[in-house]
Order: sequence, then structure tokens, then C-alpha cells
Amino acid sequence: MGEIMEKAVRKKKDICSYTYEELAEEMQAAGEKTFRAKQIYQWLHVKLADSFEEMTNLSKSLREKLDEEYQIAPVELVERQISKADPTEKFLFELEDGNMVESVLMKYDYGNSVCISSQAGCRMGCRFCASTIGGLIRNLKTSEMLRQIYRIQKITGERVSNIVVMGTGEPLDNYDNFVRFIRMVSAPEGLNISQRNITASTCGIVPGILRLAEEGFQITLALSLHAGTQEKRKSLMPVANKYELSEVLAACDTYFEKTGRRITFEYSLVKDVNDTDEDAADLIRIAGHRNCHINLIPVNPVRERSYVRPSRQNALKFQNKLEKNGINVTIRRERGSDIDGACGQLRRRYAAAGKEKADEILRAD
Ligand SMILES: C[S@@+](CC[C@H](N)C(=O)[O-])C[C@H]1O[C@@H](n2cnc3c(N)ncnc32)[C@H](O)[C@@H]1O
Ligand code: SF4
Repeated sequence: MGEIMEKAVRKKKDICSYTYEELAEEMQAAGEKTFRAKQIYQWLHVKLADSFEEMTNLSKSLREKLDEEYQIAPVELVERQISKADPTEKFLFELEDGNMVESVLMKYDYGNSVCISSQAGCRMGCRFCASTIGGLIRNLKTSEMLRQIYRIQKITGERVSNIVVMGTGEPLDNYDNFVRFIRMVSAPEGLNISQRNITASTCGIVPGILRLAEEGFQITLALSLHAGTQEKRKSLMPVANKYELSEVLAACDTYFEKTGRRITFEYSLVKDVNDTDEDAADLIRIAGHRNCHINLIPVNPVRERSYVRPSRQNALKFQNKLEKNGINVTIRRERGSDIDGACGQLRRRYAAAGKEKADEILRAD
């Protein structure tokens, strides 16, 4: 094979997924001075460079060498929707292979929070979730998780202080890349986001929760509970066929014991499915004696599914029942209702219709 062909075929290394120590080793192996690794890491993870060209304190020849060897994972903006209802923005990004992922920026009094995706698609099959309709396409690389935040900071000029891993995908089904992401985004030489300001949500993969409990993190774990009995949970979430509710709750208890971090239970309220008095009683049995917080999320309608949210009045009634039993509970405030749709919907539209058609649909909306 000729040299030109070889270059074209050779896959470039994913430089944004390297920790600072790994990058330092790479640079040392390439015969570069140690401080170069520091400079490059800063460009990538603090100054949020999108190209080596921008790294103006490196020599032109080093920049060219880096460009030949490495790639800064492409996370290209395809669509930005700005809510008129509240300070929320939704972003659709295209990855190197044409896959699309969604991220959301929510501005609060206490700071800016970004919700990121951890996979392209999801294989968990929860009945009310748009993210799983096309199945799992692939895991996101650590760089692709990080760069959703970096791109949003750069596009909006806003500093991000909080992260929720609650977009498309199951983070514990992409364990290694997810854990690396947590380490890197909270590292002092990177964005340095406090782990206490990071929440990761899981559908309840027991071995993943137990492993995460041993990582020494201070992140909040949110469990997508959605039902107070094993039977009902199974009807909403196929993952419950694999892990019994009692096992999942025991794993959450272990997470709390090891980390001291109170668990959040997420409960998507679906009219006539899990919002009855009996459902509230089941939930009280689980949460009444635990140090936890319950987040009630009136279900977002998904085009392909027929689930309906309860009326505001019924949601409040459900909340009151829990509160009367001393449970710490909130109804999640809806953000970006005019742009949002259910999580994964925007990406679905593009996947189903192709870019041009999706543009039409969005305009028509
Ligand atoms: C999209 S998931 C991603 C994180 C993880 N895979 C999980 O299930 O927890 C984040 C949260 O959104 C919830 N969710 C998914 N589809 C929803 C919908 N249509 N309406 C309300 N919440 C939904 C999930 O149940 C979960 O609690
Ligand atoms: S709710 Fe979470 S685990 Fe379930 S299908 Fe959606 S993204 Fe996957």
C-alpha cells in the first residue's frame, strides 16, 4: 500500500478522551517536552479548541504533527432551539459517523445545567421513552460526552456548573467511557465541575450501580423507578426482567452507604398506569424509610407511544400523599415545553426523516 493510502486509512487517535496523565505519556513518547502536554490539554479541555489550528502557542510543525496523528472528536451543531417559555435551549449535534445526539442547556438561579446523552440510541426498551425506539446504535466515546458540554459553552458563551446524564442512553451500559467522563469533567486540569453538581440517571443495572459505588465518586445517583412493584415495573421497563426491584433497591442502599449521597428516585407519572392511590401506597412503602428524594416527572408525550400524563391536579394529589408520609418529593418543573418534546424526539425526527425532511417538520411545528 502506498504511503498516501496508508495515511488515509489510518484511524486518528481520539485525543479528547485521554486523561492529562495519558496525554503526557503520549507526548513524552513522541519526544515532546512535558509542558507541551499541559498546553495541549488546556487547549482541549479549558479553552475548548475545536481544531489544532487554534493552538497558537504551539509551533506550526507540532500542530501539523498532532493533526496527522490525532482527532478532536467532531460534535457539530445541526440544530439549536431556544425556548420562549423559559431559559432553556436544546441542541442537536452530529458526530463523526453521522449519528445525532441531543443535549439541553437549562439556566437556573444557581447556575447553568447541561443534560447530556451517553449513547446514540438505547437498548433498554423502556415503554415510554423515545430514545430507545431505534435501539442502540453505539456507545458515545468519552470525548463525545465531554464535547457536548464544551460545544454548548462555546456556542452560548455560558459557563456550565451542573451536569445531568439524563439524555439519550443508559450510562451504566457504557460504563468505562461514562466513568472516564466523570473523572475528566471533574478534574482540576479540565472543566473542574464539582462531582456534587453531577447527577447520573440509570434504569437500574445492578452490577453497574455496585461498581459505581466503589469508584470513590461524589455524584448523585438517580434511579428511574417508575413503579413501586416488580410486576408493574416489568410492564414499563424490560430491564426489570433482568434485575428484581428488591435487588435494584439494595444496590441503591449500597450506593448511599458507600458514598453518603442521597438517592433520587425518578418516577414518570403516567395517567391510569402508575398514578393511582395504590401506586402511591407502593411508592410510600419503598421511599418511606429511605433517605431519598422523589422526582415526579409527568410523562412527556412521545409521538410513537400512547402514554398520557395525569392532570396537574392529579399529579399534585399524588405528590401530597407522599408528602404526608414524610417523603421528600418534587414535581419536576417542565422546561422548554415549546421546544422540548420528549427526550430523544428531536434526534428521532432526524433519524426517521433525514435532515431535509426533519427541517420541514421542525418548521411546521
Ligand atoms: C432518557 S433517561 C436516560 C438515563 C437512563 N437511561 C435512565 O433511564 O435513567 C432519563 C430519564 O428520562 C425518563 N424518561 C424517558 N422518557 C420519558 C418520557 N417520555 N417522559 C418523561 N420521562 C421520560 C427516564 O425514565 C429517565 O428517568
Ligand atoms: S429511559 Fe433510559 S434506559 Fe430506558 S430506554 Fe430511555 S434512555 Fe434507555
